[in-house]
Amino acid sequence: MVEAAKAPELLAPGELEKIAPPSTSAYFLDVDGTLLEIRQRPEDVLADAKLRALLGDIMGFCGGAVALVSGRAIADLDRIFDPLILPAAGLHGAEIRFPDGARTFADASAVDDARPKLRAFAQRHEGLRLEDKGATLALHFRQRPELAEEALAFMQALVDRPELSVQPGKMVAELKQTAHTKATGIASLMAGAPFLGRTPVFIGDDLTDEIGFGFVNEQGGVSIRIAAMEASTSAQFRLADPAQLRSQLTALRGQGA
Ligand SMILES: O=P(O)(O)OC[C@H]1O[C@H](O[C@H]2O[C@H](CO)[C@@H](O)[C@H](O)[C@H]2O)[C@H](O)[C@@H](O)[C@@H]1O
Repeated sequence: MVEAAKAPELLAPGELEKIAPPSTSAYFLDVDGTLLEIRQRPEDVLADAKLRALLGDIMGFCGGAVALVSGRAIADLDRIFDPLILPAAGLHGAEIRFPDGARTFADASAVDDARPKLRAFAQRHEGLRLEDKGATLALHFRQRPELAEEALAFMQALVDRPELSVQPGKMVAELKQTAHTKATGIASLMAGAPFLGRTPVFIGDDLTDEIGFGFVNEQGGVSIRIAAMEASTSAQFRLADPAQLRSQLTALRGQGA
């Protein structure tokens, strides 16, 4: 087991290609706050053509071993990266799209009881927003940060069995099935080609990514947290923001070209 350093080491420019070369790595990439900057509303997020081209290029010279690992639904990832279609673990690992297009889908009924209660709570508080993703429910409080504590407590009270849990994130709390995580999502993809046999590299920015960092650390992989300042994390390395990540990914092109 690879122990993560207590304070993640800030990657030097171009260091990603040294610690995670495309010839041997499988890249698992979180989306919001990692590949793309955080925006006011989820629907404001869109990948630009340069990023899409960059990811397509990296796919090309690492044998296709690139996947998105996100709290978003895979359908939403496809909207963001259109027309690029990537292997993906969506909804915090609850749904998977494998490289051959095969899919696993989440059981949406797990949050059915909570849905109307959460919807009513959001309606009672102007500025709160419920993002209904089917198998997970995200309550956004970016417009009303002062309601964070109340929103989290309300969500926690909806957890009436161990199979459900609340995943806190950036100005959001999500009700999800406990069994699905970013670690299970990465593990499912790593079990088959072209990921199998490569070294997993997971890059994320949020609390939901920590379990993924732990998993790749155990696998002898590379974990990188996007954080402007030193954060408490299991990740071995750090980059300040999505722009720094983009520079590192761009440098990978040199290796593959
Ligand atoms: O796992 P990720 O790819 O990082 O997705 C996590 C959540 O991202 C989205 O919400 C976050 O980003 C929004 C747009 O930048 C922002 O407005 C919001 O405050 C953030 O929490 C998305 O809406 C969620 O469904 C994802 O789970």
